[in-house]
Amino acid sequence: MTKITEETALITIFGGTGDLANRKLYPAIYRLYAKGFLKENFAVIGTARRQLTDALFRERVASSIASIADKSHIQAFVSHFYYRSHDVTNKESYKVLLDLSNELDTTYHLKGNRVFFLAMAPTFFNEIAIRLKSEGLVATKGYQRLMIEKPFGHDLASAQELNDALGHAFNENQIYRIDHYLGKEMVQNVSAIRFANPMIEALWNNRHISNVQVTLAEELGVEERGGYYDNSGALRDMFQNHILQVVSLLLMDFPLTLDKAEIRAEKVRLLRSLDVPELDVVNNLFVPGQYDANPTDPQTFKAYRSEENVSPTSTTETYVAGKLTSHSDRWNGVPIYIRTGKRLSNKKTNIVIEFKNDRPDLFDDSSEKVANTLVIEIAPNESITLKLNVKVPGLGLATQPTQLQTAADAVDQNAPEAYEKVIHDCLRGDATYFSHWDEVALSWQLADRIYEGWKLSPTELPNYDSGSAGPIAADELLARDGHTWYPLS
Ligand SMILES: NC(=O)C1=CN([C@@H]2O[C@H](COP(=O)(O)OP(=O)(O)OC[C@H]3O[C@@H](n4cnc5c(N)ncnc54)[C@H](OP(=O)(O)O)[C@@H]3O)[C@@H](O)[C@H]2O)C=CC1
Ligand SMILES: O=C1O[C@H](COP(=O)(O)O)[C@@H](O)[C@H](O)[C@H]1O
Repeated sequence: MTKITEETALITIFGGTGDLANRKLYPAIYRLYAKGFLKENFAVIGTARRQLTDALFRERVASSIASIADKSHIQAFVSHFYYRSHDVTNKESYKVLLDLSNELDTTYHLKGNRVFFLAMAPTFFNEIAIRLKSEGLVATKGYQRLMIEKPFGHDLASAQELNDALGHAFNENQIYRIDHYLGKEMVQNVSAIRFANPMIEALWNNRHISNVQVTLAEELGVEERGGYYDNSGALRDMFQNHILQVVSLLLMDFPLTLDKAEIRAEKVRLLRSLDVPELDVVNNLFVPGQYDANPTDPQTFKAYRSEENVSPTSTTETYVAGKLTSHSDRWNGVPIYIRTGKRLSNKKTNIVIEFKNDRPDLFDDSSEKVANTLVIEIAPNESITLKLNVKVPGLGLATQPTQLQTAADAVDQNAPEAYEKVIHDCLRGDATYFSHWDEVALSWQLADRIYEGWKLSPTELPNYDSGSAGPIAADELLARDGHTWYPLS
């Protein structure tokens, strides 16, 4: 059980009228309030360009939490919310925010603790950070922390530029780069599965593991985000951040403690150990894909190039599969396969660890055997499965596969739990489950190299049908090593 400690802070949300704020942030703040992590000593300022009074803003917040809130708490909760119309590109309006922040600091006894949440398009991040400093919003006696959404840059150069701009106002310890995968229950469970189970940790190396697979498959297409996605693609949208974060947590060395500095150091060491491929082998190791219309239902499942706000000649990848390798002592020789894509046959987010079998087979010829496999399912269900072989009951010495599985709890895709966790962690100053700059930079270095390699010899797209398991080339990638993907369904 988490000990309930009351947090004291002013939370300023830039983009306070936007989709993220309404769907995720206000419900997450409400849950922290309902659980007692926020009580009297907190206030929230929402800010965006449109004109709203405090009263109207409070009504919007109340409606965003209506389905989860205890009705008798709503008015008391929303009374902590304030709104100021503010164009982030206008220097003058930061003065209005400064005055209100100082006033609320006194009214609610906030000790000068400030969290700034940038829930806006990334093009504004640099300017906001610079103005927060120049207009005095970060000059308080308490703590000042910045929560920032993805994408963190478009490539290494733009990420570096953004990081430098943020550095004008915040040091690395004050920047909380959100990767919502790190807030997922089963991703956080990876550390417990490994480090609380010596039996598993003893096998966690190239002597015993044959291959590792990380799958972030989506059934959905780009929905109404075609404009953003067509400038991004699967490598930037999912690989550079979520996949590499999961891989680094999964394969890092045993940390001295679970302290954020130790975990970060081990994650960075793991990312550094990943081989950055030579340009001429990128295409052998990383497969781009783009979905085409589903041949049996092309109206419902149209081609990516026919999606709204997507160029009809787009070469943006909606899928990527790849083989990562590490030159660390622990992982040298173990292929780490990753894949992510949109419009695949079904939603499946999992980690699969297949163990080696180099022992002679002592059992009857009629035996059926399965490779010992550990499957950590993150979505659509949360579960852990271990595949084993056991004796067929009765006479003879034949084996058959079986599995040990924890209860498979369905994940509520709309639950704001991940944001509740990340906001709570930020309020208590725990940056363990956020991305550190060194991790971001190393991840971009790898992603940039893959793009460069793809550009040199482009793959013909589209190359998989909407609703399928992805491009054939992704299956061939594993077949060359004598492996197969763990089934998506
Ligand atoms: N929505 C989601 O589920 C997720 C979003 N994200 C990220 O979160 C961020 C926000 O996304 P989302 O909420 O969907 O975006 P929206 O477009 O819904 O919201 C953008 C917000 O920014 C405000 N805004 C725009 N221009 C200005 C300006 N010049 N000055 C002040 N305010 C401005 C808008 O209000 P107004 O028009 O009134 O100014 C609005 O409140 C993005 O970085 C996105 O990538 C990440 C993961 C999930
Ligand atoms: O960050 C993103 O993640 C979602 C998938 O997240 P999940 O929690 O539903 O697995 C993806 O759809 C989106 O394109 C990407 O920006």
